[in-house]
Amino acid sequence: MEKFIIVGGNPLSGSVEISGAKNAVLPILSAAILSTDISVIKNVPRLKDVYVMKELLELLGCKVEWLGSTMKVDSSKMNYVEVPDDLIRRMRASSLVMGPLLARFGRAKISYPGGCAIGCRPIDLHLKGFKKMGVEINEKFGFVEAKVHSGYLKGSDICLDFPSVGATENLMMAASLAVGETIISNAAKEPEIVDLQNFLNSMGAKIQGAGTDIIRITGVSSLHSVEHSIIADRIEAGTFMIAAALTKGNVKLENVQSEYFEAINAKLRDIGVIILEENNGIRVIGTDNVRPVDIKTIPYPGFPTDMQPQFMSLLSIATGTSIISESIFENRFMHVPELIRMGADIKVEGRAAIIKGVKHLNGANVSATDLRAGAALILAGLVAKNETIVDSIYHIDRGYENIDLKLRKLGANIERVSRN
Ligand SMILES: CC(=O)N[C@H]1[C@@H](OP(=O)(O)OP(=O)(O)OC[C@H]2O[C@@H](n3ccc(=O)[nH]c3=O)[C@H](O)[C@@H]2O)O[C@H](CO)[C@@H](O)[C@@H]1O
Ligand SMILES: C=C(OP(=O)(O)O)C(=O)O
Repeated sequence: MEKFIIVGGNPLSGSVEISGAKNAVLPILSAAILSTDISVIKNVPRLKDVYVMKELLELLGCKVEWLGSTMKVDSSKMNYVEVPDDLIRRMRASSLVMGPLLARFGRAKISYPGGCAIGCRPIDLHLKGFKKMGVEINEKFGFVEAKVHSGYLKGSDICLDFPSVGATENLMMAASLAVGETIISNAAKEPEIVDLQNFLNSMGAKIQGAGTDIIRITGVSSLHSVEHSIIADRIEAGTFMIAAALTKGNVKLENVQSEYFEAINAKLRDIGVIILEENNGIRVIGTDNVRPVDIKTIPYPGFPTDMQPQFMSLLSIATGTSIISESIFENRFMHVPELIRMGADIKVEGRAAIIKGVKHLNGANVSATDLRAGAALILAGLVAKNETIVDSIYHIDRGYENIDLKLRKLGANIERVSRN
C-alpha cells in the first residue's frame, strides 16, 4: 500500500502546470461512444479514473490509444452494452456511458452504482430523464437494464428536480442522437458541461445553452470524428492555490481559466490571500494572517463541494472561527476526524462544521477516506509540525495527476513510499 510522507514547513514557490479536468475528461470519453469514428482528445490527465474509463471503453469494444497526453478512441467497432459491477464500484462516473449506449445501441445494462464514501449518490434523476425519452427501465438484482422502447430515443422536455451534473451530462449525450428536440431545464451549469457541449458540437451535435440552466439539444442522425482539448482542472487549481496560501508561498498556476473558479478566488481573497492575474495563469501569494470565513457548498457557480475539505485545512489555522455547511453530499466530513488527529479544533453539527482556528497543526498518521479528503490531509501536512503520513492514497490518485511530483517541484517535502 502506498503512502505519502510529508514534512511540513516549506513555503511553496515556483510554477505548476494544471492538468486537464477529471470531471470534463470522464464524460467526454463516454461521449466518444456516440461516434462511429475516431475521437482525438488532448490534454488528458494520467489519473486512476481515466485508466478505469479506458478499461471500460475497451471492454465495450473501443480501440483506445494513449500517447503522452493525447487519447485516441476508435468506437467504430463497438459491440457491447454491459458495464460490470467491478467497474462501477471503482468509479461512479462509469454510469455516464449509459446515455451514449442508449443513443447508439438502444440498450444498456449497468450495475447499480450504490452509495460511496461521501453519500448515497443515487441515479434516479438520470433514469427519470431516460424514461421521458422513451426508455424502459428495469431495476433488479443490483442492475439497471435499460431499453429504448420504440426503437429510437425521443426528444423531450426534462426538468431536473436538482441540477445534477451527471444527470445533465448523461441526458445531453443521449439527446444528441434522439429524434426531435430535448430541453433540459434546471440543468447543472458547471464548466465541464460547457466542455462536453463543445466536444459534442464539434462532433456534429446541435446543442446550445450549456453553462445556463436551460440546455436545448436538437437530435442528429449521426456524429463524426472530432479533435478536442480538455479544459484545465479547476479543483486541482484550487487545491494548489490552497497549498500556496497555507505555506505562505508564492506560486504561479499555469494553463488555467480563472473565470471558472470565481467562487474559490472570492473566498481566498476574503481569507486574505493575494491572487493576481498573469499571462496564461494566476499567481497566488499566501498571507501571515488567515482570516476566518463561512462557506456553503452549492451547485456551480456557487462554492464547489469538491473544494470543501481543502478549505477546511486552511481554515483550521485561521485567526478565528469559521463555519462550513455542506449541502451537496450528506457524508462529506470524513476528513474532520483526521484533521482533529492533527490538532485541528472542529465540531460537526448536522451538515455544518464549526472550525476554531488553532496556532498550528501537528503531523500525525492519517487516512485518505476519499479523494478530496485525501487532498485536504496532504495540504494540512504541508504546514504541520513534524511528519505526517497519509495512507490510502489510491483515492488521491483518482483525481490528481502526479500531485507529489508537482508539490516537490514547488519545494514541498513529500515522498511517496510503499510500506505496510
Ligand atoms: C465525475 C464528476 O463530474 N463528478 C462530480 C459530479 O458528481 P455527480 O455527477 O455524481 O454529482 P451530482 O451533481 O449528480 O450530485 C449532486 C447531488 O445530487 C444527488 N443526486 C444526483 C443524481 C441523481 O440522480 N439523484 C440524486 O439524488 C447526489 O446524491 C448528490 O447529493 O458533480 C459533483 C457535484 O458537483 C462533484 O462533487 C463530482 O466531483
Ligand atoms: C466526488 C468527486 O468525484 P466523483 O464524482 O468522480 O466521485 C470529486 O471529484 O471530488
